[in-house]
Amino acid sequence: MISIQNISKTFTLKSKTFKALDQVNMEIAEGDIVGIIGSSGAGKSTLIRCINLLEKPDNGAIVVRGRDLTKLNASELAAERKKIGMIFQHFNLLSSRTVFENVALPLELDKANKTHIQAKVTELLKIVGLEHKADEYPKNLSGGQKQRVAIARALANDPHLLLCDEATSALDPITTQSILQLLRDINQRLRITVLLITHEMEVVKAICNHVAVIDHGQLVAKGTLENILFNNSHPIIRQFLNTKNMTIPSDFNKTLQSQQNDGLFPLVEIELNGRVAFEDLVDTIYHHYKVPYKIIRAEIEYIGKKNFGKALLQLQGNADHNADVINYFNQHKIYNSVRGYA
Ligand SMILES: Nc1ncnc2c1ncn2[C@@H]1O[C@H](COP(=O)(O)OP(=O)(O)OP(=O)(O)O)[C@@H](O)[C@H]1O
Repeated sequence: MISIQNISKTFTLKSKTFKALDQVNMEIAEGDIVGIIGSSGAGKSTLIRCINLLEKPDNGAIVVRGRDLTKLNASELAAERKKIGMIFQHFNLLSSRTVFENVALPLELDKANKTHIQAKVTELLKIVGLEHKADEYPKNLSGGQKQRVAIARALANDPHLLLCDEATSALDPITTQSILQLLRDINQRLRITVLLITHEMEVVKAICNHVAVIDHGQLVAKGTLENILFNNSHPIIRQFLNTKNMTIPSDFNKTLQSQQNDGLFPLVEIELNGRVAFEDLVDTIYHHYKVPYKIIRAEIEYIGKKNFGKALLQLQGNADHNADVINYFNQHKIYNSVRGYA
C-alpha cells in the first residue's frame, strides 16, 4: 500500500514561487495499475517524482509499505528506492553501454556478483522479449525496444512499484499498445504495482483499473476507471474524453437541415455514460416510446460491466414522441444534441 498524505510542492524560480502540488492525498493498493491523468503542467511529473523523493515535498508524508519515506535518512531512503523502479518518456539509456550492460547497471551498483548479474539480466531480457538484442547498443534499437530495455533495467532490483513517467508518449500507437501490454503482464506476473502518468485517456483505458485526475496541482477526481467515466461531468474529465462531434455520413449530410420540416427526422448524438446499456436504450426507444430509429454511427466500448461511448441516432417518430425520447436521455444524464434534421 502506498499512501500519499497531504503532499504539497512549491518551486521557486527567480524569487517567484509556484505551487506545483497542493495538498494531494491518494491511496494506492498493492497490485493496482493506477493512471494519473492531467494536462501539461498540471503537476503529474512532480507528483510521481515526490513518490520516490526525487522531489522532496514541502510537507506531507509518502508512506510506502508502512514507512514514511520523508522521514528516512539517506541510506534508508536509498534502500527503499531500490524497490521502486522508474521509466521515462525518453528511456534514459546509456548510449555507451550495450542492452545487457544497461540492464546490469543497477545490479553492478548494488555490487551483485557476476553469476547473479548474468542470470538476472538474461531473465529480465526474456521477460521484455529482447534476449536476442543483448549485445546491441541503444542507437540500433527502435523506440519500443529502448523502452523495453528501460523496463528490464527498472525491474533489476525486484521492485514492488513501477513508476512510469509518460512512458509511451514518444511511441507510435501500435508500439504504445505493446508496451502497455508488457506493463500489464509485469503487473500480473510479478505482482508489481504500476503507477503511470499520461495525458492520454486511451492509455488509461487500456490498462489502468484506477484513475486520478490532477489539475493545477490538485487532485480533482479519483476512483475506478468505471467511476470516473460514470461521473464524467467534471470539466477536466470531459476534456480527456472524446467529446468531438461524430462525423455525419455524407448521405445524411447532403440532406441535413437545421430546422424541423415535414418528412425530416432529427439526428441525435448521444454520449453513453454507463447508466443505461445501449441495448436497453434502443429497446426503450422502440418499445416504450414506440419510436422507430436508425443507428447511423456507434462507437461503444464496455469498461467493466458498463458501456461508454457515442452513438448517432435518427429518431423516426412523430415530433412529440421524439421529444419524449430526448427527455428520457436527459433524465438519465445522457448528454445529447440534435445535430440537424434529415
Ligand atoms: N524544478 C522545477 N522548477 C520550477 N518549476 C517547476 C519545476 N518542475 C516543475 N515545475 C513547474 O511545476 C508545474 C508542474 O510541472 P510538472 O512537470 O509536474 O507537470 P506535468 O503535469 O507533468 O506536465 P507535462 O505533462 O507537461 O510533463 C509546471 O508549471 C512546471 O513548470
